[in-house]
Amino acid sequence: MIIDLQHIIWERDDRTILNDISWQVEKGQHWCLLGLNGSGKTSLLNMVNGYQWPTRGSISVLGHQFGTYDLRELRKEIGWVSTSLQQKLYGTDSALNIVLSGRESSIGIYDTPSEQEREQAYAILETLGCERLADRIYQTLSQGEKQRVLIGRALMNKPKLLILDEPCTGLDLIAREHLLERITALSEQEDCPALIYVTHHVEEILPCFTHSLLLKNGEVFAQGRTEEVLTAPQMSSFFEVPIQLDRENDRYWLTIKQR
Ligand SMILES: Nc1ncnc2c1ncn2[C@@H]1O[C@H](COP(=O)(O)OP(=O)(O)OP(=O)(O)O)[C@@H](O)[C@H]1O
Repeated sequence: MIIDLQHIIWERDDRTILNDISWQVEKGQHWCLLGLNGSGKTSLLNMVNGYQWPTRGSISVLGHQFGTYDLRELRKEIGWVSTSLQQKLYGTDSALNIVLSGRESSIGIYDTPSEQEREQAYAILETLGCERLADRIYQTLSQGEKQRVLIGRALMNKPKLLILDEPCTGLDLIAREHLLERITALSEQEDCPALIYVTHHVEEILPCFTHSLLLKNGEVFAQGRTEEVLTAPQMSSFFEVPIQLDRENDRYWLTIKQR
């Protein structure tokens, strides 16, 4: 089992932010996490990474029960890509060094990487279709290129779980499709980690995302196989507006119906 959350409740300042969340991610599954602003997605992922502790409930990630395992060790097995990371990195590092910094999940690199590590980082950039960026200065890259390099950084540790937190934010249509193509390619690799993909946009839900979780006001609104969760009636009630949901080329497209 990759993630096993049982009846998670998280209370903060007299508010229940997460309410009775049970969620199991099994090996071989890739999940999409959808929810409006403030629905609790980040809070939930903070629980999975052990950055927040639930008020009640139990958490086990990658087979390790929280409370009995060193979370620092666990975090080495989890990759987390979010745009907030971008501000923390040294923008003057090369793309290759940013990927290499994933070895220790550090900001910058503090020792000389071995030739084997450099080759591994380069191979990761190749997988992500950006080997030509290896020597480029990170801050001169486009947003789409930066996101790919950040995914590369997360892959450097060979994580078993990779969280992609709104990776397409700020990308234009073409850059978004390029990134999504790379995520599909990654999902097809034999050693691909379990993917958790956070988004506000159903059109980003690629066929590789076998399962989806809809969070609403800190509660699970629906979860299960993506094709069963993403239906027009369910999405209409989730967003509280009449929704038309189309499926074309194995992707979902959502429009708000005119009343
Ligand atoms: N440390 C905290 N203390 C108090 N309230 C918090 C804390 N962290 C989150 N919250 C509140 O919990 C709710 C859920 O926040 P969270 O960031 O998990 O939502 P989200 O679904 O990730 O939103 P977004 O899509 O905007 O990123 C929000 O109302 C937020 O203000």
